[in-house]
Amino acid sequence: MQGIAMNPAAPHALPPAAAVVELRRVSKHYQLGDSRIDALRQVSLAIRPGEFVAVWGPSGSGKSTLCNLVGLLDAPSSGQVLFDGTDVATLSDNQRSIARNRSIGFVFQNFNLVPVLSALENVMLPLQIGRAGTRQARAAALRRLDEVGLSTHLAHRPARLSGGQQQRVAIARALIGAPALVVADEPTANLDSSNALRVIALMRRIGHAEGTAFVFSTHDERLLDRVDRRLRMHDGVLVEEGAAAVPPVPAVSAPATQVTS
Ligand SMILES: Nc1ncnc2c1ncn2[C@@H]1O[C@H](COP(=O)(O)OP(=O)(O)OP(=O)(O)O)[C@@H](O)[C@H]1O
Repeated sequence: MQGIAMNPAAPHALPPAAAVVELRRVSKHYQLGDSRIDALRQVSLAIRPGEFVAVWGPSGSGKSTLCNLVGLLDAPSSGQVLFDGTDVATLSDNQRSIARNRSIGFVFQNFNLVPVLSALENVMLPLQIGRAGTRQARAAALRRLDEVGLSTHLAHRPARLSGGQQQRVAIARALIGAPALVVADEPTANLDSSNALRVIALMRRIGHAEGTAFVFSTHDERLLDRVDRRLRMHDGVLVEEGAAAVPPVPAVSAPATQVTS
């Protein structure tokens, strides 16, 4: 098995109910000297294609830990994480990296753009690291920057962009490889409320249009009526799972992932 690969040629390969990522009774502990911190306790959930999901709760409740596990950035202390139906624990480090690079995009609180690169170059970067040709990477990046409303800012370096614009570049970058899932840890924490709402609306629109699942963490309860599903965390426990007021828009086409062998 070489890992989990996107399969854009077969957009309907996943049945509608199949989970992109699933956690089964997942716990995560940290040992700090003599004391054990239970960052996540027995969390079970499934994220489906095109779902727009907020993880919320107070500081220290386990939101980032949950995002790291959903994004295959970290491994659980116990329980199972399944990505596209494959138990991630059965993958080698290399296979897990391949799955992550091909199928998951990330958006960060601090945008994490490369300061010396233009907006266009930042968005092209993941494809170029993945050895795509420059022409292909440029065409995909132009399309993504158009999608996030930044076609007029292609040559701008991050320092010449507002926070909201930088986060939209970061969203374009996260989407460049057509991932099945985007994980965003506090994507609006450094934005004012109008930019926060704009970024959330943008992610939701793209996720629903392309069947990309989004999981983002937030402290901001004002964003919670903009999501399909809310996961409320408290002391490492998933205490409430609720549908939001806005009904989910069905995905037009769900990008498929498959395990290649
Ligand atoms: N690498 C680590 N080593 C030790 N403890 C950790 C580590 N990462 C997180 N923790 C602890 O695990 C618990 C959950 O942390 P986590 O960062 O997931 O919470 P959070 O809800 O994202 O918090 P915040 O909103 O402040 O970012 C906290 O008690 C935190 O101190």
